[in-house]
Amino acid sequence: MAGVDYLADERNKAEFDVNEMKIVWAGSRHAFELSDRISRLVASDPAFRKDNRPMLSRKELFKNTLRKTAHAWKRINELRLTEEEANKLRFYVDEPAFADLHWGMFVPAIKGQGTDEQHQKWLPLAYKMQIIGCYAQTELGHGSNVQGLETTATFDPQTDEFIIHSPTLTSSKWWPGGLGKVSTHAVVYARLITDGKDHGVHGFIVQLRSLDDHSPLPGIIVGDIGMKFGNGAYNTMDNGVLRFDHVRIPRNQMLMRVSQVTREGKYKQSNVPRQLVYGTMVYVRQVIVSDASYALSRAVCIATRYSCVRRQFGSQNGGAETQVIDYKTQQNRLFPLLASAYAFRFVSEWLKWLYTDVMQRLQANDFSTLPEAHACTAGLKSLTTSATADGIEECRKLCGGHGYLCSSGLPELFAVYVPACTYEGDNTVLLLQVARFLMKTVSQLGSGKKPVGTISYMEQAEHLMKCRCEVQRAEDWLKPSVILEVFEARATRMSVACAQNLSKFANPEEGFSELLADLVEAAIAHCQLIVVSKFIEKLRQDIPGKGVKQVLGMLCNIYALHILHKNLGDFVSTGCITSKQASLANEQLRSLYSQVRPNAVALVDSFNYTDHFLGSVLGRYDGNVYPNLYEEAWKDPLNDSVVPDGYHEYIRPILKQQLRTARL
Ligand SMILES: CCCCCCCCCCCCCCCCCC(=O)SCCNC(=O)CCNC(=O)[C@H](O)C(C)(C)COP(=O)(O)OP(=O)(O)OC[C@H]1O[C@@H](n2cnc3c(N)ncnc32)[C@H](O)[C@@H]1OP(=O)(O)O
Ligand SMILES: Cc1cc2nc3c(=O)[nH]c(=O)nc-3n(C[C@H](O)[C@H](O)[C@H](O)COP(=O)(O)OP(=O)(O)OC[C@H]3O[C@@H](n4cnc5c(N)ncnc54)[C@H](O)[C@@H]3O)c2cc1C
Repeated sequence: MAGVDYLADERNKAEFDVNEMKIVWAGSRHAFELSDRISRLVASDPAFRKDNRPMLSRKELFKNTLRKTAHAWKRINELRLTEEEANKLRFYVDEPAFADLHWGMFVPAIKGQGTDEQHQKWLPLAYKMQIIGCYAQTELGHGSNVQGLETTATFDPQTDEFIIHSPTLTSSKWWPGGLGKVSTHAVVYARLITDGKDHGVHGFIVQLRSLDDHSPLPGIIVGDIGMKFGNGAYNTMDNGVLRFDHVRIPRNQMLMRVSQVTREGKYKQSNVPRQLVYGTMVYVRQVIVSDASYALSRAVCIATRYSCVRRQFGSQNGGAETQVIDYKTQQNRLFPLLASAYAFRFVSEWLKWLYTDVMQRLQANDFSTLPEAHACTAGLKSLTTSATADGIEECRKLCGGHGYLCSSGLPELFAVYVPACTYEGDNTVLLLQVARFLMKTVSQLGSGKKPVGTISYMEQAEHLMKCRCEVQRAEDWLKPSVILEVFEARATRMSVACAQNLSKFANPEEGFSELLADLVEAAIAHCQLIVVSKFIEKLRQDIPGKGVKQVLGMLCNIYALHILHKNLGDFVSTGCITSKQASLANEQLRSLYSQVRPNAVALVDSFNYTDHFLGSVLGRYDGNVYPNLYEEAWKDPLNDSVVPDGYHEYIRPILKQQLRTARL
């Protein structure tokens, strides 16, 4: 029945002001209003329809993406959208496309690594999309090891040009999004060679295709790398392969903010750290943390609403069966994910602030916070994307069999999302960067160099190494100071234990290699502490709205206690808590699940997602799942005819043969 809200009872149970929570989730009233307006604009435009994606062939899918991206660009210009609005529009169109890399990596790479003159030349062209760019770093042979890239950029002083060349098969650029079929330009990372000397990897702006007919320029071989995981899904993106055969570019197309090559071929370094060449990755990792909270919240929204609609067992005297959300097992799987979505949202807001702060400092030649920014973006990218990828899959299972249908929206969300664990830095490789940062910090303890920012807890290392958790009753676990101290103690003890074990090796690099698995665990402990502490910090702020702060407090405790429960080995073996305190934490967790239960649907409504964006029959706002699931099935092209294509060739002969056999 149209217009009936099957989840109305659930919504009536809410103990907090949903409209105020929507503002907290969005980040501000302005962000909420903007997001609300743009999401409705996208949802109401038939050109942005996306429910047919799984049915399309790769070619149709890709062309469809080109059409949508062109339409989005047209609307952005017609409506004169601001950069913030345009980003939101692309976000709600919800289809990975070359434009993500153009705006998300090509433009930031030029901004971050280019000089003022380079900005003046290239940015206006890129802003108007008169050129379309991608970020060509990864090669067939090397992705994680950026210093191992093989493409060369050799300076020719005769002509004042660089010669870009792919010397081996493994030096072929491989993976860059938008490269395969669309980009006219790329920021290419290559080894800079002047006068026979290799100066390591630098960025260069290289034109790939003609601006007249889109054909590759001489010396360039370029194409798509082929079909990826899942139908539809990330196959809207033209991840590409690229080879150079002595392609010449003018000297001023090397991005020269960090280092320069003079007309005479002299290599000079600016007064800025070499790591700024990696700056675009720091930027995108920060964006990816924010994206994790959105992807996880989508899956959680679908699973929560559907868990309220779905009933199994427990009917008494012919009454309704139990809503599956009322099973403690369902809550134990779902509510920590709901809490994680909020936790990641808040930590991503903080990370955005950190990134902005670092950028402002860089402008003033203050590079002191760069290592911490790198460790935080790398670590949180790793932690949140791994948890989100696992969380989406868990949400699929929480929806039982129907979760496996494409119309649930979950298979496609999973397929689009999982590469986030790999792109922009493999998650294990990134955790090892955090571990290096931690080991450096521990080694400097007592040297007079104060640990600052997210690592400042290590200043209390002496106390944290020996403190005992004071929890005696389950309610004691609700104290933020108790949770913080336990997480700080665990992170410190794990890092210090690694450092002590490392010191047993004569060769530190050999020790590091041997202890990789422990180092990753220590890095995870540190990153989980950051997420918990930023949630607690958020709750210290003034949060208006009836019941909003209280329910967020429940989610914060669920996030922390669930992490504690899942990592009991760490907490108990490092002596941070006793097994008795562990079981009290579990008791508290169960009680928190009961408290969150009536608020569950309102908490996912607070994400303010349109049905278009969710793209899920199971997650529909009105909860009217069954008739729509039924209707959706009939839309499948297989149901276009009652007797399937192929019946006469393949089914009938078998049936006839069986008939003959039966007669014998
Ligand atoms: C896109 C947004 C669009 C918005 C719209 C939609 C939203 C959706 C979300 C986005 C979707 C994105 C689509 C997909 C994009 C994928 C793009 C890619 O994968 S692109 C390809 C991505 N590829 C990868 O991610 C490759 C991963 N690999 C790497 O990043 C590096 O090779 C490495 C870090 C692992 C090693 O580095 P290496 O130099 O060999 O060796 P060392 O370890 O010895 O480090 C030396 C020193 O440097 C320091 N430092 C290091 N990094 C940084 C940094 N970033 N900064 C500062 N510092 C840094 C380090 O701490 C150390 O310091 P110290 O101790 O000496 O003081
Ligand atoms: C969908 C998608 C989009 C992408 N888009 C782009 C793009 O636009 N531009 C671009 O340049 N690149 C892009 N990439 C490439 C991406 O950045 C790399 O794939 C990523 O950095 C991982 O590198 P790799 O493939 O070399 O993995 P590998 O390093 O080969 O990883 C293989 C395994 O080895 C392990 N490993 C590697 N090194 C270590 C180590 N030191 N210690 C312990 N374990 C290690 C890893 O944990 C992993 O398990 C994209 C990739 C994907 C999947």
